[in-house]
Amino acid sequence: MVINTNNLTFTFGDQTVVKSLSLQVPEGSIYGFLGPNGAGKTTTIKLLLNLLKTQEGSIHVFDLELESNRIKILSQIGSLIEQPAIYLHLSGKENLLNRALLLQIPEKRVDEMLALVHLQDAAHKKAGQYSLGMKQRLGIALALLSDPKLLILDEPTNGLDPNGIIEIRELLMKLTGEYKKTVFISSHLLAEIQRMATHVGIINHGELMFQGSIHELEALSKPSVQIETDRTVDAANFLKKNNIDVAEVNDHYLYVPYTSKENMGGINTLLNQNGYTVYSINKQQQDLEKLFLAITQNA
Ligand SMILES: Nc1ncnc2c1ncn2[C@@H]1O[C@H](COP(=O)(O)OP(=O)(O)OP(=O)(O)O)[C@@H](O)[C@H]1O
Repeated sequence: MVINTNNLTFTFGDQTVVKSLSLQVPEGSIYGFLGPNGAGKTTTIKLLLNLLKTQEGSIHVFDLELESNRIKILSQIGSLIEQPAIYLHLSGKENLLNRALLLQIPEKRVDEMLALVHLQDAAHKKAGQYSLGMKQRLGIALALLSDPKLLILDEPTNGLDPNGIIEIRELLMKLTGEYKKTVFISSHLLAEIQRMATHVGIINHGELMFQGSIHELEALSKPSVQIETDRTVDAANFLKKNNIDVAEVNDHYLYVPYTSKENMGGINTLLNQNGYTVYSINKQQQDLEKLFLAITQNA
């Protein structure tokens, strides 16, 4: 595991904001760290970066204990918390050159990073004139300059438009796919990271509500069958009379819980044989966003 926390607990005054958190982040994963506002994501990230001191429990990164291997570990982590630390009066390239000089990194790497985050064309523009998405990408380029093995990003898609989100997603997928990095990314919106995350941890009020692969999360969402007919409400009543469970009906569709493809075929035949025209019949996974809300609201 790249990150392994064991019963991590953190208290501000009398408020425990991180509760017995045991996170496991596999190497090469994009780990989506999800939770509503105030769930304790930023606090956890600050603990992982040793910006807050561990009070209870333990943190291992790259199989090393964090406090006693601070420099060794942190030199291999690139991070972006809240706003990227960018000089707005300097160009994107100057920002990178500045940091490269400080870290004694060859200038060549600056151009490589500009290309990687698709900022070559805006390299000489002042960062103050960048869009939010461009600033986030510059922030990620700064975090990647030292070629760290692990990237920790706190809500990097916050406030971005759909294109900005797609650009960040593609960049992070490239980083894990081609460059074999591990990415730990927090968000309060599952939909924003669902398509890139390989693993997910969901927290609420500082507690871990779910942890596993994205497939394990998807498996939790129960499938249903969406049926469109010429007379939806009638058809729903007809199915109920025939002891078929109808979960939901609206003006356009009726929904029955999915059990098997044979049953789906059976329902289709039954409707057809009784004078209903079936326009469409589709198996659907429950919207993951609904599942996420259910997980975080039942706490
Ligand atoms: N320095 C602090 N002193 C006291 N309480 C704090 C401090 N920082 C955070 N908190 C509290 O800790 C809780 C968790 O905050 P945190 O920022 O970790 O949540 P979050 O999940 O990152 O939320 P958001 O998505 O809104 O950033 C909140 O109730 C917050 O008010």
